[in-house]
Amino acid sequence: MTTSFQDAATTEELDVDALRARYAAERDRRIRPDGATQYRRAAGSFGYYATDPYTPRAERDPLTDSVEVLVIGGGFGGLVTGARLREAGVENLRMMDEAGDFGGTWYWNRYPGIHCDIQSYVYMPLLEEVGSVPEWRYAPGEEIRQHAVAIARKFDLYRDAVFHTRVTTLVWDEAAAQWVVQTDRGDRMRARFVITSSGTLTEPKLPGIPGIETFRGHTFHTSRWDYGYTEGDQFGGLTGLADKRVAVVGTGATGVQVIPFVARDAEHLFVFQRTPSSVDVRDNQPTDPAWAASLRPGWQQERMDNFLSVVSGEPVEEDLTGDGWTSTAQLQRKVISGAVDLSVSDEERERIDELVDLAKMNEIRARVDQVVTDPATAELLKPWYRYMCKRPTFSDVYLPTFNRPNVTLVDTADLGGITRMTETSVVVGDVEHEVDCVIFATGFEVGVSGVMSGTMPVRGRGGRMLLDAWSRGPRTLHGFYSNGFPNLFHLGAVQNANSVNFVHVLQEQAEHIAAVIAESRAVGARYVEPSERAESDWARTIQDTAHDHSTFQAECTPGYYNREGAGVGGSFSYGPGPVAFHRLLREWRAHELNDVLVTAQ
Ligand SMILES: NC(=O)C1=CN([C@@H]2O[C@H](COP(=O)(O)OP(=O)(O)OC[C@H]3O[C@@H](n4cnc5c(N)ncnc54)[C@H](OP(=O)(O)O)[C@@H]3O)[C@@H](O)[C@H]2O)C=CC1
Repeated sequence: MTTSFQDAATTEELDVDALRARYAAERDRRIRPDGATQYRRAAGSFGYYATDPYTPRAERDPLTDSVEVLVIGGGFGGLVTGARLREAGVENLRMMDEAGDFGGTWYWNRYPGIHCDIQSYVYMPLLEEVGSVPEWRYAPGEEIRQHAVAIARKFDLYRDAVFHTRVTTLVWDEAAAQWVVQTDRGDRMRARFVITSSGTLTEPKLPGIPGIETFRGHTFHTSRWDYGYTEGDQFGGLTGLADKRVAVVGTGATGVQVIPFVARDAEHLFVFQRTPSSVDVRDNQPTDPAWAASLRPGWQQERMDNFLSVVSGEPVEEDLTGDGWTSTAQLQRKVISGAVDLSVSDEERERIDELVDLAKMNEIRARVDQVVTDPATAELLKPWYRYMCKRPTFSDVYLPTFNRPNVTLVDTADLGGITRMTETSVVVGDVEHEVDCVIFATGFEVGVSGVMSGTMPVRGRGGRMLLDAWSRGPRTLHGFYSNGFPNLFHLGAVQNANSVNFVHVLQEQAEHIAAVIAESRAVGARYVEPSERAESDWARTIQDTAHDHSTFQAECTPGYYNREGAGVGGSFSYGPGPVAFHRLLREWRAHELNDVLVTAQ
């Protein structure tokens, strides 16, 4: 059987049936009857896991003023929106976030080893505007967080910003044509335009392990790293762990980054794994100063567009990124346009995709054997599912960590995870592992902004609740705004087109929203609001074009991508993909923008 990625898609040597059977068996043994309800929120008596360890909460008086624009969310989506609004001349602008500063996910996630997994030249937005080139091909988290701060400074977004503040309700005041905004700090302020960019993976999630509350050692979640306990920083030096037996629970994209750093400094590390990640080559490199000096204006947009095109399967002359993300996508495209006629049926295309996928995963599994010396441990570290069932990971230090004498891999797959916790230990089956510290790398509550989850109730025209209006699914134009909810804009992944480089998608959304608001101000419109007809037409477009991923997802091992094995409902994405979606938005701005501007009552 071949393990070569390059020739696998045209070979007959892959044992497809055996691999399919193995994937199904690995999925089945991980399905839990309690599905997504197996987790518990970091709230109530577990609220400690969500507390901000980085910035003290400053007291302030409640706000009762009015602003022209309120941006909820200080991550990259909110920051780029703020930047573009400033460029459009908006002065009376307030940024608001639950965190203690700008940065969004990069504010919260500061664990040792944190890096972006998309090349920083295409991931970090507004590099040319801020005048910087990242120091590394895959930037460390602190550099990215500092870049967020630099964007805020450059565009004067700290002016009037409020942090550690969560919006509790948004109510439309028709007479004043304003939103009344209430928060958990007692604010009752007003805003003409409200833009929500509050993220989809922010609230830490804990496994509902029996006895978790009885553990008396130290414990925290990776997104609230306790450097007071571990010492050191994102680059290591965790001297506080030198005499500690540490448990890390979870081996997803976070676990893969953090585990090598804990292993380096802990007396002993137990890694509790339920499903292994796919771990491909990282090959991180410092940025070549000669290359950086050679960059010409427009270089970042060109690279971002190129990356997005490659990973979306659009034709390009050259792959400017050339990493794990683009090579996989490139191979699929090359195979389709080279070995097989472009007009292949969907069925044939799926067959080719599967062969490429099986070969890629063979390569990933072969890498485990090449690196990990103990054969039993290597076997446990091999992922048996299709490449995009879980977020692919990239690391050159993760797999060698399991060759260290102070690291023990504890497999929990057949037991559905950790069995229980006691005052002093983590128990798997009958085996008790005594530990001083448990670090949860167990991810986040998924996929919902406060608007969608109802934690930020929105009451529009006539007192109508947004979630009532959306009771049979979201109703928007292009994912941004809804009839009956004037001057309210959403950034995110609903009814538009997504990509692995989500920040690029957010940037396009931010630019679109800023352009619409700028035009609304220019013509003196009273509202921005799509018609019901426009909403229905867009819903139909989504329905007609969306790809159905439900079979693919149903065959995946459980995880948050497939709601822990329950599969996914209908896709909410624009089928032709992000490149086509962004083109559509540009054309709409050129010809139809006026349709959402309401000038008279
Ligand atoms: N840009 C970047 O570089 C990074 C991006 N991210 C983003 O954040 C997302 C979330 O990643 P991450 O924080 O790793 O969270 P995930 O949800 O991907 O992973 C959670 C981990 O915890 C494990 N787990 C959950 N419950 C138990 C239990 N009871 N016993 C044992 N193990 C358990 C899961 O196992 P199982 O798989 O079996 O459920 C999984 O390995 C990623 O998908 C990615 O989008 C994260 C890190 C870096």
